[in-house]
Amino acid sequence: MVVPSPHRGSTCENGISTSLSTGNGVSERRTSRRLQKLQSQKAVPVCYKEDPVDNIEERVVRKKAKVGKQRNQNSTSAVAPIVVDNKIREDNEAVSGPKNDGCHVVAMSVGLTEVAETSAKGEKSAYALVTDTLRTFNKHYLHCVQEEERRGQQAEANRKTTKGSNCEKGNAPEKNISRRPDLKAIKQMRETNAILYTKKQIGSIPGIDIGHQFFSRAEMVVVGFHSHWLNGIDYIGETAKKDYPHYTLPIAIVIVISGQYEDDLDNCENVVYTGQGGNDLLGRKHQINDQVMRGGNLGLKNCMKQSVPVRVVRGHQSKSSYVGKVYTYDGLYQVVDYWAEKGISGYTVFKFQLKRFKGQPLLTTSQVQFINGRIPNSISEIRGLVCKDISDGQEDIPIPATNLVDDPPVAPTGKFELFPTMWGGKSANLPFCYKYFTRLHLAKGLRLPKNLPAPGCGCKDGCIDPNSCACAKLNGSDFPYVYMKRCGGSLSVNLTAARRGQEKGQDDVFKTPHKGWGVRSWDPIPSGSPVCEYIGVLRKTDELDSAAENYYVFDIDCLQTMKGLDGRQRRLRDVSIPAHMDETGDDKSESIPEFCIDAFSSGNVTRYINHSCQPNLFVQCVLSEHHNIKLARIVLFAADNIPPLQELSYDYGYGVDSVVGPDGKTRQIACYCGAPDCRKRLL
Ligand SMILES: C[S@@+](CC[C@H](N)C(=O)[O-])C[C@H]1O[C@@H](n2cnc3c(N)ncnc32)[C@H](O)[C@@H]1O
Repeated sequence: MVVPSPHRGSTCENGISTSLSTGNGVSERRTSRRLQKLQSQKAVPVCYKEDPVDNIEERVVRKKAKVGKQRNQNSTSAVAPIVVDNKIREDNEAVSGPKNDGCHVVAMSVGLTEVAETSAKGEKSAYALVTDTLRTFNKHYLHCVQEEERRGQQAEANRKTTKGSNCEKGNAPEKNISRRPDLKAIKQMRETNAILYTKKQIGSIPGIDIGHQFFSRAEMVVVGFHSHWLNGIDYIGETAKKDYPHYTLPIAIVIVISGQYEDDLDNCENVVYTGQGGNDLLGRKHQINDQVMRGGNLGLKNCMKQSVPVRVVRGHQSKSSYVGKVYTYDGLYQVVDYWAEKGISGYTVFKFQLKRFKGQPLLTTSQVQFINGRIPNSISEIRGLVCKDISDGQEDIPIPATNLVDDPPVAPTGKFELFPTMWGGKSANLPFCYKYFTRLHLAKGLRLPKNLPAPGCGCKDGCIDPNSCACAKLNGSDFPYVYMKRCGGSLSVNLTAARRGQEKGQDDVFKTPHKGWGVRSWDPIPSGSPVCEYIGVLRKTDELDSAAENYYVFDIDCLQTMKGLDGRQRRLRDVSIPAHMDETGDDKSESIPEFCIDAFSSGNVTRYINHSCQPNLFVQCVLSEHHNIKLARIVLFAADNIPPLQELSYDYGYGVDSVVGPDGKTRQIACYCGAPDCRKRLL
């Protein structure tokens, strides 16, 4: 079983080891610890024997461009409790199914770090604040879920021991196990003053656009969008008169339409909403009492009288039962009428007719209609299909490619189609052979250091207790992202299983207007799920092709990312990196990534994932079977609950003007991520 878990770490500056101050208060992003080191060591004879450039500084600069990094520095590079089958293949070796040597996970400490999406002025946008809040909530939620799991196990153990014996008073098995970790998490958010908007707001809420999807009622509560986890109507009560002197209170501010009332009628733009109260609340949707004109009902009536807009949220069952109900904000409505009538069950109910205000973005709620388009039922139904499966049968679930941008539409070739200039204008003539790999391959001739085997954990019946699980202990006695039935098995298998649960998962690669190809999922992805591993050819970073500009290289740089996070630094004081994880004995703060994963000419779907300044994925290094952090694997995890068809993205973490091409010129690429806090430049 896998539990959706919180985003721990942050994106952006948080994950970069250091932010260089530009002197104007704006922190500058780094390209890489390694490059920084190279720059600061101009006198050091870095060995580029085959490089005709004499000047070491120029070499360094050129090298920067050669290694167009997709740094993992801005990510939460925790080593998550996931098992890696690390049988890395020789380049071109036939790809075979995953192997499991039965080794276990090594998890390494990470801290809990909040998100830090900052605008150029250093202020967080409302969107980033919402994201922060939801990630913090999910962090609490995960811990509460884990606590419940443990309590459940304990209760089960108690039940077994007391079975058959006289159940004396005081020895009775634990009853009333709470199944509401969400409510516990809300409580913790309240106790830590982490609720975003504590004052109830009339009308729209900053950072929540129409179409925003909440993945639970609790998420709405912690943002301050709807302050009650159960009631349909949230209203400002009479006690708040001081804060709302111009209104007759109560006034309703938001309603949730979730099909809980048998009398509701929902025609999307026009809604007949049944007032609150008198419902049996047991999910049978029956009225068992008369409703009374007070509280939320009176609030809606007062909205009508005072023309106060009401936010409307619709709850609908997600296509994925793994995610459950999803709540979509559908915009502002006005209450245009109300009346009392005898409902279907014979009790008095109040009816409120609401009409959607004109001029708002189109409604997005429907069982199959989502923000960015319609989810197809099958591959053959996809609009703009240009390739049925870019993996050519290698992935269990085909990955189609769609192109609604080009005319005529073309399929992805794997060739870098976006920037012919980087090939001196010769991109069209380049012979290109892109191979889809599902597993890491070794570059030809690459000698790997001898890896020490990882003992793994000895948990039986699942890794439940982070205080006893050896993997969790290495992670600061915490399961950072997902709970696995057991920290064993193959990484690739587990990633798929973890993400997709019982569901059939589906991704596609799609052509974007300005970023080349991108990736999205047709299924909702719960926060904290592993999404995909960065696959390509494992190389030595200093053996990358110096003539090519390669934007598909990922440095394996666990330490850098770990060091860069506040929370992680905090945590590292408690849980230092075990000495056996790095047999080099290097000073870790100064160590530079020795290996990288190059997905330029071969890789999996992850190579198509674009950058965003406000991403929904983050990067973690994962260790398994061995404890050598230089050879950790790179896995992208969901930072948020990701709705279907939302483009997947992570923060590449390039510093502006940090990449120089082989021609010595600074590379500039505008960022088209579209995030409210976009930094405008990818490079
Ligand atoms: C690893 S590739 C990502 C896949 C790429 N879109 C493709 O079609 O192969 C990285 C390159 O994609 C483009 N890209 C990624 N994110 C972008 C963004 N937010 N804005 C503009 N270009 C982006 C840049 O050219 C970048 O160098």
